[in-house]
Amino acid sequence: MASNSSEISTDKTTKEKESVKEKEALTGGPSKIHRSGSRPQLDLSKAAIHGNFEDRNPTILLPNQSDDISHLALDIGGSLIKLVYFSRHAESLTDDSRKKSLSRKFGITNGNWRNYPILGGRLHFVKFETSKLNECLDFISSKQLHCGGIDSPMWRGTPQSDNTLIKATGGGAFKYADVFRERLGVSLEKEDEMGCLVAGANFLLKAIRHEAFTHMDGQKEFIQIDQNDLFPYLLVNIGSGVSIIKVDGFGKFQRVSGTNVGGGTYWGLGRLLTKCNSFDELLELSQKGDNSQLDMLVGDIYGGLDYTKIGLSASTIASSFGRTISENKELSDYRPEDISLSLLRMISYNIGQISYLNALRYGLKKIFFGGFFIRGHAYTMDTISFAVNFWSKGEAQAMFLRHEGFLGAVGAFMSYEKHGLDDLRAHQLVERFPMGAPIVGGKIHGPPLGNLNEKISWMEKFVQKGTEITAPVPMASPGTTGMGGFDRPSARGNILRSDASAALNIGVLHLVPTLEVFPLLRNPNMYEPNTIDLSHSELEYWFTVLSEHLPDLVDKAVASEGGTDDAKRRGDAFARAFSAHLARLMEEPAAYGKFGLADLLELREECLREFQFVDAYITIKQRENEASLAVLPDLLMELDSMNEEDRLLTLVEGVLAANIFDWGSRACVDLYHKGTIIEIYRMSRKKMRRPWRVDDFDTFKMKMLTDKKQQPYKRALMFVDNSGADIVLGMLPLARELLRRGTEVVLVANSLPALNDVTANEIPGIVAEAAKHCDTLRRAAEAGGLLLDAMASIEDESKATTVSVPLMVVENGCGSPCIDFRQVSSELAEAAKEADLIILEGMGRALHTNLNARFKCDALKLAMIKNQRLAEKLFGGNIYDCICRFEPTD
Ligand SMILES: Nc1ncnc2c1ncn2[C@@H]1O[C@H](COP(=O)(O)OP(=O)(O)O)[C@@H](O)[C@H]1O
Ligand SMILES: CC(C)(COP(=O)(O)O)[C@@H](O)C(=O)NCCC(=O)O
Ligand SMILES: [Mn+2]
Repeated sequence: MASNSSEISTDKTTKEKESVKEKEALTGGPSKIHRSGSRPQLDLSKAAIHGNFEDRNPTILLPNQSDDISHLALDIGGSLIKLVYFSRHAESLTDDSRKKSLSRKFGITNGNWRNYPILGGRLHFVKFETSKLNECLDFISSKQLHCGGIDSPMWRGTPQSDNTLIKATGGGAFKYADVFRERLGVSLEKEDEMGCLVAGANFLLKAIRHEAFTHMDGQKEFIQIDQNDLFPYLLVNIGSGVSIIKVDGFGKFQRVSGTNVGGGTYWGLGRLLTKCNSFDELLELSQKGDNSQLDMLVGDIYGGLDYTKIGLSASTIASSFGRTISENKELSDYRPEDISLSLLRMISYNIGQISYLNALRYGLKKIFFGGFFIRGHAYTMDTISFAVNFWSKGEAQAMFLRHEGFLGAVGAFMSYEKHGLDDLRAHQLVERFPMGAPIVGGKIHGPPLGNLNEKISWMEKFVQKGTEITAPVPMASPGTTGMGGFDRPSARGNILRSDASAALNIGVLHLVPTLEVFPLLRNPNMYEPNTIDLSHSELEYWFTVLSEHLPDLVDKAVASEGGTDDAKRRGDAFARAFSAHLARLMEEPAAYGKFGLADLLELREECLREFQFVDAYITIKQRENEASLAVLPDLLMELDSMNEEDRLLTLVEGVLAANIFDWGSRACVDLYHKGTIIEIYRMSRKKMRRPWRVDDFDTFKMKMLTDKKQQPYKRALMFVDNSGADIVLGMLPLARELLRRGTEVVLVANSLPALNDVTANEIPGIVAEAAKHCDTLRRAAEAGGLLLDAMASIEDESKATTVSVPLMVVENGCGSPCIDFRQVSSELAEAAKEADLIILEGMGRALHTNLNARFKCDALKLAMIKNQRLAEKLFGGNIYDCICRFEPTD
């Protein structure tokens, strides 16, 4: 290709764009999200056109634009340093005519995230021991986190000055200010610690869907926070010491109490008494301990009896460590395990009690506990919950936060002005759990590295340490004995999950400003995407299914990248990483928050992406597209020879039959070894027998065919599923029928590949091929701007739209075989506004998710069930049964 390079003037264009955006903001125009005044701008200096200068949309190189803009906030506590940092990769400037014609059609602007300094990136959470400040400084320095403070010149693309300000809270912000200045050349801007804790907690409770949970008898239960009923609450932060804060609103709070007996006390006393070398070692010891060896129990005083009159059982602790006074023993006579447990219980109970008393004092029912003392430790949480529940007689509730120790750091991050985070909503946040991580001082810390080799070597270490990561989480249920006491934790699960696997506890938060709640959901607050609750026996079944599928998936993924050594290494690493995720979830299903089958299937795709597999099924998809396109003309001819009733039935049948091409289903993959694509398709069609397992076809037909003059629907959103026969011989012919009846059709497809699902980017090419055999599709695709490059009438949209209703394509915002309607792309949300029919196709989108979803318009759910267990469970049916569920609004 001819290449050209020349300087271009960009200043004026930028200003013009800004003024349009300014106006849009004032008039409530296309940029829908509130914008902030201080925003990053692209560094356009030395911008040059790259590629053919004659191109309508040439690639523009921005040599001075930093690829990865980051910034950072710190909470430097007495025990731990917590970092929250943001990273963003520059948006690639792509030549996407589909998107351009869409924005003309729907009037949406693309990429309005540029209005927000923070949005459109990732928030990472990392911690270090304060005593190892150097490791922390090395980490910041190696990732250049100190170069990108929000007010830093980097945001504006000018060279860096010496005075970068980094927001910091906690005592260390004062104590270590000089070290930061000397080592990194940055100034720490101090933020009030209590203010940060509150700001962090309020933000997390508002923006993250399943941030808070209760923990009783070893069971986590996520709490749906009612934003209108959050305040007042009590926030108890258990760090080195304990702060107790009454929170009345955003920025409204009062530190009402505290105690010096906190996490530092447990760790400090525990270290002295047991000679442990690390906090985790101490905590792990407690899991094998028996506190009755040191504690004086009610039973010790009452000769083994309960003190029933005041409601105390024999096993209730009457006096922590009290038993040691009557025994003539030395410290060395006690087991460190027992000491650790006595200590843990003493401190947890005490904090629970003081918290309850403060809740009582202010009439508060909700108590949220944060701070790293909790460390996601089941027994600690159960002890605190038990204490609150016991003393309040069930009136007050103890809740915990997934980002427990990061409240202050998040709050410090929030204190950057104009970051745009205030308006962030749960649907704009996606949490991911990457496995790749840099190693600092032998420890593994959260975020992924860009460099794959480092990632693989990390993976190798990870596998060596695998036993730690896949070891059972302590689920010791503290079964109460009577009214006030706990038995010692059961021996089960006596290995504490290593701190090294902290990355598998809280993930990286992706901030995606373009995600929206699907506007046609009838009841968004009640919407739950997953059909099956994974928390019970289902879990094991689906884990086995995915584990068994893994070797085949790795084969496909490696083959998709030419089977090189590098691809093999990545394939291996992917398999190990995904297996580790499965093991982690198996031991603790709620480890990553509330987790359904859709999340599990998405995790697999994310994991492939993390190991840089772009599209594992690309070759299969192309082969199936070609084969299907070759038989399309015959199918269309056959359809055109039918009367309209038969045709509609054949079309729906065709969608169901073609849904058999599913490379995610074990049964189907076995089938593919037995015949060619066309043979399987024919066999599948032949087997179609009505009534289907769910068969609402007649109602749908009535709606479509009753009044011939009237257009049945104005706009249909067709959520397509797989490549090949599924789209070419199933959904496209059905789309053609709707177009003929005057219905605008929007094909909704994945933004990113998942299994053999067709993506939005691939559809214009498929449609262009199909359009060669069909005038209806060609005119509609032209009208919808899909054939801009292939056909004429490039800029003349008015001419095109008079010829036909348009066929359009939008991306759904997902990279998964399922769809969560709480988080869809803004272009889909925009297209949905005029839609009066939704067609959901495939097992992932119509059965695993959304089978129970109700919409504001008519919905048709079409799928072939390609799994025996699912067929039995959902419909009392069999594998290869078909579902045609029509849900009209009237
Ligand atoms: N790896 C660890 N090293 C030291 N303390 C830890 C560790 N993990 C959890 N903790 C506990 O967390 C406490 C610190 O909690 P944190 O919320 O970070 O408070 P601070 O801001 O005072 O450092 C420690 O006193 C200890 O009880
Ligand atoms: C991942 C899938 C939901 C994709 O199905 P589709 O949406 O393509 O119909 C499906 O392949 C699936 O549930 N597979 C796992 C079950 C099995 O192998 O039987
Ligand atoms: Mn699929």
